[in-house]
Amino acid sequence: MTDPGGAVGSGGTGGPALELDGLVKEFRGRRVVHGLSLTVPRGSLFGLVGPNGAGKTTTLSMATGLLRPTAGVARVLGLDVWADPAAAKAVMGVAPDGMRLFEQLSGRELLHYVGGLRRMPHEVTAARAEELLGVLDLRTDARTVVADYSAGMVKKIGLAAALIHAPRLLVLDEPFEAVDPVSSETVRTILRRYVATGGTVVMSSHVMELVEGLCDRVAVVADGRVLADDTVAALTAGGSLHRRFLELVGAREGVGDGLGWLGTAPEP
Ligand SMILES: Nc1ncnc2c1ncn2[C@@H]1O[C@H](COP(=O)(O)OP(=O)(O)OP(=O)(O)O)[C@@H](O)[C@H]1O
Repeated sequence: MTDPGGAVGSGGTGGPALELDGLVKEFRGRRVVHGLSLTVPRGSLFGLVGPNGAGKTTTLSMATGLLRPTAGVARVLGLDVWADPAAAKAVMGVAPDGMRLFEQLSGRELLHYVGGLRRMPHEVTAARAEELLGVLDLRTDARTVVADYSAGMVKKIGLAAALIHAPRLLVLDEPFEAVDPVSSETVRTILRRYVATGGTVVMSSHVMELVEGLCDRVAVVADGRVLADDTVAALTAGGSLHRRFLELVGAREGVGDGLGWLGTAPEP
């Protein structure tokens, strides 16, 4: 049940914010996610990490109703994402990687459009849009079309669009990619505040230091499987997440003595 313009109704029983149960994805017969299960407790700031091609984006897409699983179930606040997509999507805010935004709208128009889609009262949308544009340092570019935004600005307006309806669960794919250090600090503050007021965040990232400093729980995935899923403190056990990640995923052979030809082009 939604409360237009206000925080969205709990939609569940007090169980986990997100539950993935045996998710499988095959692309043309090739399995890339292998029966993946994860539980994200309410109120957590949950990091999803893994090497390139591990299946993070595919998993988050299945979890948020963007990509139909071959098998398995995704539940948001107890709502089955694929059986009851409208209810599940009402309680979620999603900023996928490479999200297609309506690029010919300005940043401000985009937020108003999203508020309309979410059936929020116009004055609530307008007030929240101005506040989000302000804290994310986008107000001077509020009238610029999104097509002319830099990569970091696109990330920030995508985050604003995901937040405007005050969702219970926020799912972000690489939210800090291309975002400058000042804005990155702002985004961190927003996410911490969001969690402190009862929200739950699931975010993927390749930046181990960032996940370690921001998240309270982390899951490491590789080859479409969960290798570890624990609190950051338990997983790192006094060491760094970077080191633990390399131990779990297996450091590659590396460059060794190869690539000796680099930089050998003749001087002009
Ligand atoms: N639409 C698609 N068709 C075919 N294969 C796909 C498709 N989307 C993803 N894959 C494959 O699924 C696997 C997982 O990809 P995914 O994008 O989920 O990984 P990721 O963990 O998000 O990687 P990265 O860290 O590089 O973003 C990869 O092998 C990829 O090639």
